[in-house]
Amino acid sequence: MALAKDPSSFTPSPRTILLTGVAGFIGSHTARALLAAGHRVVGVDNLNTYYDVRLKDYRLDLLLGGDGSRLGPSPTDSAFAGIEEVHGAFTFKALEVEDSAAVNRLFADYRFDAVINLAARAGVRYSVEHPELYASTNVSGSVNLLQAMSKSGVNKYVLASSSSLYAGAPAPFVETHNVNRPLSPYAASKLAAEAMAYSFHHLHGIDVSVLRYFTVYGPASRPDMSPLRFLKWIDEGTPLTLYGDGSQTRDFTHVDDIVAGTVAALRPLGYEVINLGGGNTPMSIRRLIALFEEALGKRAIIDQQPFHGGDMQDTAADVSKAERLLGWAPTVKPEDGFRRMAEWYQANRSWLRGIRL
Ligand SMILES: Nc1nc2c(ncn2[C@@H]2O[C@H](COP(=O)(O)OP(=O)(O)O[C@H]3O[C@H](CO)[C@@H](O)[C@H](O)[C@@H]3O)[C@@H](O)[C@H]2O)c(=O)[nH]1
Repeated sequence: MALAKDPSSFTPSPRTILLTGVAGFIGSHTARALLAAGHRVVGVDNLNTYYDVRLKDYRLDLLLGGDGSRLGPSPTDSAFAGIEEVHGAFTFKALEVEDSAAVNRLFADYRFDAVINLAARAGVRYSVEHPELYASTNVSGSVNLLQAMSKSGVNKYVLASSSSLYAGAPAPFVETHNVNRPLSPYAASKLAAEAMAYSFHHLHGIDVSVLRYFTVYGPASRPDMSPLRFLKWIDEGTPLTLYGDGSQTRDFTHVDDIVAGTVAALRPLGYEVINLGGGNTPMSIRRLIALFEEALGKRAIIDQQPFHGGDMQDTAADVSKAERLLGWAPTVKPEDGFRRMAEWYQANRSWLRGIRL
């Protein structure tokens, strides 16, 4: 296995990187960091409507040099699949990773040095009702990318996976835990994507970094996750739906830390699965609500609902492997990160009012 000698000193030389899911929460932040580091980024997204597309438009517009207010192309437009927009070293292309012909054309048009695959159907609960969507995007989409990579000799693949694979295992979660019995179609689809990547590594020598992200938060995060929902509900005086008593904990990880780990994972590793998480510093949901109440100067109206059977009580990441292989450790304390997120929310409050949760 070819490892960088000093994990903390790895800086990838400027390259052309294919980043899928670029209008997504983590993808947009990752694109910004790659561009700032001097890389050329070709970002693709299908701008699907799983959650309010206005957030994807905002993130994309910032990457294209705007102020976040311009609305992006609509996936329902007949011309959507041909759309391409360029700003400096950033190119956006409207593209479905499930469409193998479109993926192959993309690889014929560009010479990529690495692929970061962040295009995915996310969300555990939605996956219970729509498992077929998770199989097609998260599994077939990944396979399309891996096949195009092996055909065109692109050797580095970074795959976003998830702490959801550990549901049912005892915390703290270590990469060596047995995750062969995923409790949701979402987790099953990510496990399948990991396994497919392994087989392409074994058969075609593709160098793979699988990253299991733990509850990522930060500016312009997903509206189906608790932090942005809580901010909106507290701010707008809407009852805040709380499943259980709020004692459940999450090893929240700031998106800046996730981005740093994702960029660090571009180094050659062979095939490795690596946790990127807060590092065993979980915060309870109650504490998160209290932090936001303080930041916004408002009290939450709590609507307590029974604990959801599919939810995990606690998550906690063992991140020693990330430290060893990537020289990575989380740097943003949840208290600071959530305060910064509340500041972003307040600065963007007017258009966020219209966001559908
Ligand atoms: N090109 C393309 N993009 C897609 C497709 N399906 C979904 N996407 C895009 O992929 C992006 C995923 O981003 P988000 O939904 O905002 O999720 P995230 O928080 O960035 O999720 C990432 O992290 C999760 C773990 O925390 C990961 O599980 C997941 O892989 C995802 O990469 C979205 O913008 C969505 O439109 C597709 O078939 N093709």
